[in-house]
Amino acid sequence: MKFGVVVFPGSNCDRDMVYALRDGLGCPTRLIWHQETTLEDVEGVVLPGGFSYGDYLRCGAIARFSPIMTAIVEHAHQGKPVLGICNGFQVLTEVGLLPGALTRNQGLHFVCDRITLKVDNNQTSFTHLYAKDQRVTIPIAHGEGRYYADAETLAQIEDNQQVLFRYLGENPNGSLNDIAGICNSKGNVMGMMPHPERASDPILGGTDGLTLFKSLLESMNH
Ligand SMILES: NC(=O)CC[C@H](N)C(=O)O
Repeated sequence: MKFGVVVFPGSNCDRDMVYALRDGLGCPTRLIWHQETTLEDVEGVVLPGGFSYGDYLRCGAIARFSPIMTAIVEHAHQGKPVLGICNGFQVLTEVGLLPGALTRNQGLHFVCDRITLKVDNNQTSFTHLYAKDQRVTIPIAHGEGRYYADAETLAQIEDNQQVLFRYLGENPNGSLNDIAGICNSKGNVMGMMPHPERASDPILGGTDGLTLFKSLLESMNH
């Protein structure tokens, strides 16, 4: 089982992600430069957080045209796991692998905090090691994290149990339905604004995020 972490120009959470997967999880992990075109040697793909292409136009709007994205779309269509964190989530919505969009935070400020989430659906490969409705503490750091989808799409993802995490307490960005993380209808592509890799080692103040990676690894090994 090997992970690949994609590096776009401006990614800044790629090495933290490698640390979480390689040191926290014990999985072989390599960085994938965005100009690469194949994913042959990796089974799990992670798009990390950061400021790809300086967030020009919209966060993720340029990165989604990077050469590696064709292989990632193919990987996802084959039912293999793709995880996007923060900027990675934004890229996945821009490329159409996840529904909806991440728009400018309601307060128009970049928010950087440690917040509480609720695990809404623990029946997915990304969340099965959490308890249903478990409260988890995970850091956030974003300027465009306000989840938006049209009414029909929103109803569809709610009916389909595609909302995996919701903000508990104060909604930090104005996301519809307090949505912090979702998956696609097949359940193999997931994106979330909070940063589980920043909650993957006790030295960082918590390990609630590591459970997500453990869930994924366990489901991939079965
Ligand atoms: N930490 C991140 O990935 C930030 C994502 C993006 N640059 C934003 O500000 O919304």
